[in-house]
Amino acid sequence: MFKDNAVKLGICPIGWTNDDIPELGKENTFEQCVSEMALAGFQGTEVGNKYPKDTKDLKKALELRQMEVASAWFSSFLTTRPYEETEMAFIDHRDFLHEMGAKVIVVSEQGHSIQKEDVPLFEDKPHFSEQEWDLLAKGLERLGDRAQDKGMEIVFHHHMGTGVQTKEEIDKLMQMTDENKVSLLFDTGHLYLSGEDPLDVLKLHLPRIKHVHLKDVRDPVAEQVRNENLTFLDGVRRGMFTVPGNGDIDFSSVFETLAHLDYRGWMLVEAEQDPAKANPLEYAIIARNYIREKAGV
Ligand SMILES: O=C1C[C@@H](O)[C@H](O)[C@@H](O)C1=O
Ligand SMILES: [Co+2]
Repeated sequence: MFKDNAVKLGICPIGWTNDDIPELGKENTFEQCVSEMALAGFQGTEVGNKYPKDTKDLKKALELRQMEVASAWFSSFLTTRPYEETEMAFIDHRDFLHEMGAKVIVVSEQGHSIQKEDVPLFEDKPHFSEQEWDLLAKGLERLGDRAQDKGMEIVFHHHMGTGVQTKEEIDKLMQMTDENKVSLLFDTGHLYLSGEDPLDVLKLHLPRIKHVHLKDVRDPVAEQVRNENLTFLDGVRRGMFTVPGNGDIDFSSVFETLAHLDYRGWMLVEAEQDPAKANPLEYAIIARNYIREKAGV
């Protein structure tokens, strides 16, 4: 399986408090969230809206729990807004993550995204024009340069309901961008939900994969979302996603392939669901035990 110290394990705050749907987990505090992450046996986290904005406060809270920041999400609008607007926001985000000791920056293109829109997820995903593909690829390379100014890298997050969702779209983006400037985030849940075999993406792009989100999918809920023309956020509320080992993805082959291809970096459990229905500590422990059993870490 994985070589010693090849991977670090983390968990994202989205199972405690959901930044896309703030009413999910509004009762859960930052301190509860990070304490339970540490208690369940995770050493890292991404950054949620309830986390302290001041890096000193955040460092102290995490150091007390022997945890660190792996990365944090950044929304780019390279296909719909002037590049400079995205870069300005990106620099602040990069500097915050750099100060926190993170090495990679998660970037998702939100131009034309329907991720938070009231439209059917499986019907209305956006498709970029050739001009938009060009804006995206060139803009990402420039953001990659800005990340490298601080010794960091960008990892692009393919995502349901965006212009980079399918394997074909990921392949195109990887072909259009310089491998030294734009790396890839591998999110099992988004690929599976889109109808892809996550292993196909893994095998083709592993050298560029520098960050991993472990998200499982409940097939029966995904079917409802498809058949009833529900939105992405409706799906989340109904429990479309869950922690690894609790849904329908075969993670054994994902872990085997990652280990076989010598993946190095973070693997973060990321399972947005209603914390009132899925107790976040309980599900964090389910995920931690499952990963220990299947991945040996
Ligand atoms: O990485 C992610 C961050 C969330 O905000 C997003 O909606 C989720 O699905 C995801 O994969
Ligand atoms: Co993700």
